[in-house]
Amino acid sequence: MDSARQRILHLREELNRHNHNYYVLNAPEISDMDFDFMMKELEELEKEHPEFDDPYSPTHRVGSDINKAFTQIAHKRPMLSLGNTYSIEEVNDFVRRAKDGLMGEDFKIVGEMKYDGTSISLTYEHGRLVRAVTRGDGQQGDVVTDNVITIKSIPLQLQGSGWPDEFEIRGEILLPWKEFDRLNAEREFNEEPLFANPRNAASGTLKMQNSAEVAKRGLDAILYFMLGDNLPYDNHYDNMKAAASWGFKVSPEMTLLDDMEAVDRYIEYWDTARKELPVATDGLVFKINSRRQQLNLGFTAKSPRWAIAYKFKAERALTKLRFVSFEVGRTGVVTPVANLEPVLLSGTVVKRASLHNEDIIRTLDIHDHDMLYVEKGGEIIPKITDVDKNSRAPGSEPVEFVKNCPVCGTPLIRIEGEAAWICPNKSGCPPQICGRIEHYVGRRMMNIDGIGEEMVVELYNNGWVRNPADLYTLEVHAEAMKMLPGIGPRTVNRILEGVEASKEVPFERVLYALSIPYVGETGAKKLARAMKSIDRIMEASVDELTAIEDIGPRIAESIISYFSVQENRNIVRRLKDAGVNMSVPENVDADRSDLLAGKTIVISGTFSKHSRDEYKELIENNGGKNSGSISKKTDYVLAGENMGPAKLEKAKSLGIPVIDEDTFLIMIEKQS
Ligand SMILES: NC(=O)c1ccc[n+]([C@@H]2O[C@H](COP(=O)([O-])OP(=O)(O)OC[C@H]3O[C@@H](n4cnc5c(N)ncnc54)[C@H](O)[C@@H]3O)[C@@H](O)[C@H]2O)c1
Ligand SMILES: [Zn+2]
Repeated sequence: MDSARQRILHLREELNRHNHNYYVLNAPEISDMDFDFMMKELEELEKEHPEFDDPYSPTHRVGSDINKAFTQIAHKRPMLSLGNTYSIEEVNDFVRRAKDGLMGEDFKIVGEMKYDGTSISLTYEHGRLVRAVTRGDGQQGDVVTDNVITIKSIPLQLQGSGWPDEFEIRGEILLPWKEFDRLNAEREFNEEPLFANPRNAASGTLKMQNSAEVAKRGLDAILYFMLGDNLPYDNHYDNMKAAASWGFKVSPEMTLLDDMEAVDRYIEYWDTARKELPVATDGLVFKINSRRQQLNLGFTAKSPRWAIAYKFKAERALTKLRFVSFEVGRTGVVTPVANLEPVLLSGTVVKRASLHNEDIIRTLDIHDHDMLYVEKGGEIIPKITDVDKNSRAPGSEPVEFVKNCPVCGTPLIRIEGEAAWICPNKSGCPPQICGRIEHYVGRRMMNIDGIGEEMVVELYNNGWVRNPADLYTLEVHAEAMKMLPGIGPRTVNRILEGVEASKEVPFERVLYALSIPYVGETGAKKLARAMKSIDRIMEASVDELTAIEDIGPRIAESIISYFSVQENRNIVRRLKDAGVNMSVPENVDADRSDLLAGKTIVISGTFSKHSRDEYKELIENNGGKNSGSISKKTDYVLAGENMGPAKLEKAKSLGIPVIDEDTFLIMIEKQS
């Protein structure tokens, strides 16, 4: 009994975390199918144990994408999710249930694509777009009108005739494959993290603060549902056709289906045909056509009873394992990677797939040269899911995990309770050293431009940089660096300038940049704010460290063990001598004020004195509120260069003062 409760609590916690990763961070960790199966398990458990039910359970709520940087507005009618299934049999059950629910009345079903983007609600008044709102938590969403206006396929003014004076139309904002590939190629070049799939890219883009940037991304929109009191027709299909005649893009694959057989044929056809579509789809949606019948069937807390999504299973391919390579990361963890005979999967050639750790090799029971199943769901990262044991060569040996570091030869160790094997040679193992330098210079850490993976190896091989502190004496090698093939004086100057500028990076990011095992971005922030300086952290005891929010014994011990190494203490001392921030400025609390209390400020454009994130922090530290879009509630627009003309126009029309960064900085200056 108790274990059921524990399982329920565990599933809720996990599902909430994955919802946040998916909707807010746009960076899912698990496949949609794994997520959906966890959700199903929770639903079943809650059904079996009604005593543990909770209205806040993720089974009763739509995953929320609300972002505090935007203004929220309540939906006139809630925006729900769709019930989903991976089985044709369950789609047939849905048809049967609808028949029962409608007391045997005749009905038609509309089949359409389930586009894999992010949902949007558009409100039109007198033929003009007045508002675009995301699904949010289903009850209220983020107002993203300024960004949506940049999407060319969304009509700002309707054509034709017959539109109601006021109505809402809902649809999916998408990033077509072509634009997605272009965007990711660009991000790869800039060493920015890649988007996992077009859905994450589309929702990330829709939530950007700069509409001019949004305009460049090439978003598209396909509309799939109309709501309002005076719609032209009493059925969904004809309403969508009418919407098309007013200038909306509606699903060209939308089809009226008469019976279960027609539904099955539709599924069978689109299961393969969808791969030719220019946009990502993750399934099909079936809706009861008549609006009156839709009303009769009604809703659950989370989804309509008159519609169902049939989701496609991840694509799978069978290919031969050539060999397993072992790669050493920054923290010394050795990751096995399956090197495969190239195979085509969801439009890309797959040659490698991570096997993550030894346990996975054991569980799947992979032998040398086995035939492996590779899968790609909504993610671009391929995954090995199974072995075809029938085609295994007789006498083939199980894949052996290496015993020694494949690079430096040190015997590997396995930390108790963890799946990973680690090379303990922290200070002498080249990929670990290079990995730490790469991490140190990264965008979210010290943000030193011009040093990518290859440059780090170059600097290491030449003996110029062996740890982060060496970066601050790189100047003496400037002339030699300029002689390196393919590196010009401009790159060298850019690197040196980046190193200099990194001395301004706040302490919490420096702490994260040091690569202390288990100290991530958030941990570093909490540590920095609580302890204020590296000196205090270096001398702190386990008790002092674990007293800090979010710092558990594992992190605390890792910190202590890191600073027990003399070499690490030396690096810290040299960084400090070079002028890198090793403490929080004394006056940090003095930076807080109520000067902007009650004020809502919209930031737009690019700035020269601080980054956008810093301005956001300044606003919050002074008691103000950030918002993403301009409305009557906005008090000021903090405008940098390249502010979008649409925003400027809007601010003017509402009479909201537009201030530049100098004025803003004066506003938050304290009278002494
Ligand atoms: N991998 C993860 O970590 C993770 C986390 C959270 C959610 N998810 C995935 O997201 C799903 C839940 O997301 P959801 O609530 O948006 O549900 P959903 O994506 O399964 O279905 C509802 C959505 O489908 C979209 N849609 C596309 N075409 C449509 C059409 N023709 N008609 C109607 N709607 C259409 C709409 O945006 C609607 O909001 C889960 O089932 C899961 O697969 C994954
Ligand atoms: Zn090693």
